Amino acid sequence: TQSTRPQRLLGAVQKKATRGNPRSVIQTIDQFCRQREWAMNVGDEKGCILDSVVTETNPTTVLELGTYCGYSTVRIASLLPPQARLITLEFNPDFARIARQVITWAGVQDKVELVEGASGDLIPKMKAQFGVNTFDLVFLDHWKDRYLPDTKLMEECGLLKKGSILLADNVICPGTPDYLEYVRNSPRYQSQYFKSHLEYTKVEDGLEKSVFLG
Ligand SMILES: O=C(NCCc1nnc(-c2ccc3[nH]cnc3c2)[nH]1)c1cc(-c2ccc(F)cc2)cc(O)c1O
Ligand SMILES: [Mg+2]
Repeated sequence: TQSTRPQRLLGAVQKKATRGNPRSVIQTIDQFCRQREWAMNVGDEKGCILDSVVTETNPTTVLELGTYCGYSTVRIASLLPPQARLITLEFNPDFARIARQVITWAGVQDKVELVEGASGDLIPKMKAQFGVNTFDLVFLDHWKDRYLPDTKLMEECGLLKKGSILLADNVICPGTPDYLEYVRNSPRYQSQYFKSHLEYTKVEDGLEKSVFLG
């Protein structure tokens, strides 16, 4: 039977990346996507912006919405201090199966909890079921029409505190117009746009960083 793109991406990681070395896993995936097949990872250009936001936030508790193959999961986890943890939500079981193997190959599995299910169902369970108080950083990279409802849901569930950072991928391409309008006009957020490009292309895209003001 035909392999899927995530399966071929995992194959490249297991063939070329050094076990336990997150940077080599990231490099291998970026090379695969540039030289073999495009895939919807945040990529190396936007990935550098993600790295700088993670390091300046120095988060203890991180939520990622949309794991896909685990590229940004590995990128974020490799920058976290030892006791910090990253919860990543993935809806698609085939993506989740691949992501678990990429995360383990990179050796960051002890900092990561991958949960399968819909963000709308799982976010209200974060406190009771996952022992979360509030998130210091949320990376939004899932379905683009879920960014706004899930942000409102996180507010309602008390998962954001004064100073919590939301970092959203793809605010230009594919685009999240309702989310952008909300975070840029709400008095409860201070927003900043980081202009970049759609992963592995020359198409404009960018990340929106929004600080929750409480
Ligand atoms: O769709 C994207 N990303 C979303 C995947 C996903 N992976 N997981 C989910 C999920 C959806 C509900 C969920 N509920 C709970 N977890 C969930 C996870 N969604 C995406 C698409 C593009 C893209 C750009 C230009 C094109 F021509 C084609 C494509 C670029 C990107 O950087 C993306 O992130
Ligand atoms: Mg994305």
